[in-house]
Amino acid sequence: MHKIYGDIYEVYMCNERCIWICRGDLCEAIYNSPNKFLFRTTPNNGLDELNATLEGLSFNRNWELWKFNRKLVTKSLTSQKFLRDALEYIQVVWEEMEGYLKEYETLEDDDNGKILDFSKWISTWSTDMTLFLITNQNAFSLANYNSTISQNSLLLQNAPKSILKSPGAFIENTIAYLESWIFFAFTPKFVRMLPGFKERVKSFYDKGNSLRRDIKEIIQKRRKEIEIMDNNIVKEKDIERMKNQDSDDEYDDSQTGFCSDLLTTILTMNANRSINKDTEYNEDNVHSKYMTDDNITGLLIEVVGGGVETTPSTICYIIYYLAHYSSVRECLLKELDHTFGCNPNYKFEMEDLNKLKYCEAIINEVMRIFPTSPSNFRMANEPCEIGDYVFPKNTQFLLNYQIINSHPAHWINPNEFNPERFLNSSNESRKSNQYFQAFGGGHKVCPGKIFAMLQLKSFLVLLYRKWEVELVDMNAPIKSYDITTRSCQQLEVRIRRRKFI
Ligand code: HEM
Repeated sequence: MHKIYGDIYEVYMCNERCIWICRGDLCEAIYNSPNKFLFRTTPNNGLDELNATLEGLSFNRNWELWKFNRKLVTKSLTSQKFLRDALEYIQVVWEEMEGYLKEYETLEDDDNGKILDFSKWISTWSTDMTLFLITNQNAFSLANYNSTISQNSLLLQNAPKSILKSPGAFIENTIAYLESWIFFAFTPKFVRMLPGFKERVKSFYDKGNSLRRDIKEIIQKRRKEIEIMDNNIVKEKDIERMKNQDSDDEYDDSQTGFCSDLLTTILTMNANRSINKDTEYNEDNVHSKYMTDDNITGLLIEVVGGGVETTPSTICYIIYYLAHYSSVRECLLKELDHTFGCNPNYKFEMEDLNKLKYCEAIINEVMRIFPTSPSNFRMANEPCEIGDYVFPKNTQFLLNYQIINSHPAHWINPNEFNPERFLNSSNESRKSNQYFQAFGGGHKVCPGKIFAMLQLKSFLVLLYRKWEVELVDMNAPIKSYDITTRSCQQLEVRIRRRKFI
């Protein structure tokens, strides 16, 4: 359509006029006027039915609540403490994953070795890490996944006890929940009641409810843990006071063992504690009360969804491109060997990752040419001017990242896979990087962007410095499915240790 109609045109989506934007500068016009584009979509009864317009971030239409949730999530996911903890925990969970991979190294499906669906491994790795970092609870989805595919039945019996009833179902339900947004938003109510659609609606409801139950249990368990810690602190405090009857010193509870994950922050917010001393959550004029469990659930589903769905799919796409571009893979290995020397078990820090410019360029180039989030929505809550056109209030816009990221106005040889274009701004294969769209922009830009880049870079280091990954079918296209994001369905690989080790 872009070839026929140009950079801006209208499409009727379920009887609603939607303006498709296919050039970066037109997109920027939207990002740069946040007050005119507060929300993602026009009022929508499908999203209302899912409760998505009353909670969380993506489709929340309660502006004050959105601002409050957004501040919480952004501060939590971008704090130095969170990112440092994340870097450490990413490596801990990788060690567990590597332990399992070593078992498969010696097994064979055919003459060439064991075939693994890597998309499943990466999802479970990312789920364990994200859930722990955001809620301080263990999902053990990696261990559970390994026990289900392993031929060792003892593993299944002895799989560690997860906070989730079924970690596999949790991942499936999260992806279904994200998919339900688009289904409900664009399938009119009367169609949703027709045979064939009715069953799909029921399945979305069942999966969504199961996901909510899981998240609520996580919240309740963490609440109990905090209460127990609280009681212990009160006791310790009393003992301390009795010891220092004459002392006027304030009791400092910053050393109490509370974690600074998002869930703990929410549960202890507005309480008389100092665990969030370095943040500003406690004082908030709009919300002087605790958040309800339902509100916390809605918010956590979205944040956990980012870790369960988008990052793992992006890793799969990177692996796919690296398998097809051996010269790019060689350059990556050179950079890794140069940075980490010959110690493949070196525990890396943030400063090490910052040195990996080529690795970062590969990630950006894959997200440019095959974006995990191929499009995005915005609604004008005021009349606005985009390009040469004036649009009335309540116009729906679709920002087409897939086209923008390959637009000849922004990129030279846009269809060529070439990470070098991200290495320096004078490189002639890139005219301008300012229109590169991977994480959105403006006031709704992805709050998990820094965390996601940390995960992506770390994963590439952990995998490629020690392992060779080979696609089972080099001729097969990427198996993906566009829901709210572009979800990887399967990535069959063989994996073995790099030869020099
Ligand atoms: C490669 C990985 C990721 C990609 C490509 C990605 C992409 C995006 C995009 C395009 C948006 C829409 C931004 C806009 O409207 O301008 C978004 C929103 C969001 N992302 Fe991400 N994301 C990723 C990882 C994550 C992670 C790891 C988290 C959380 C741990 C996360 C949490 C969110 C949330 C909560 C929103 C909604 C923000 C709002 O509406 O205010 N994302 N993401």
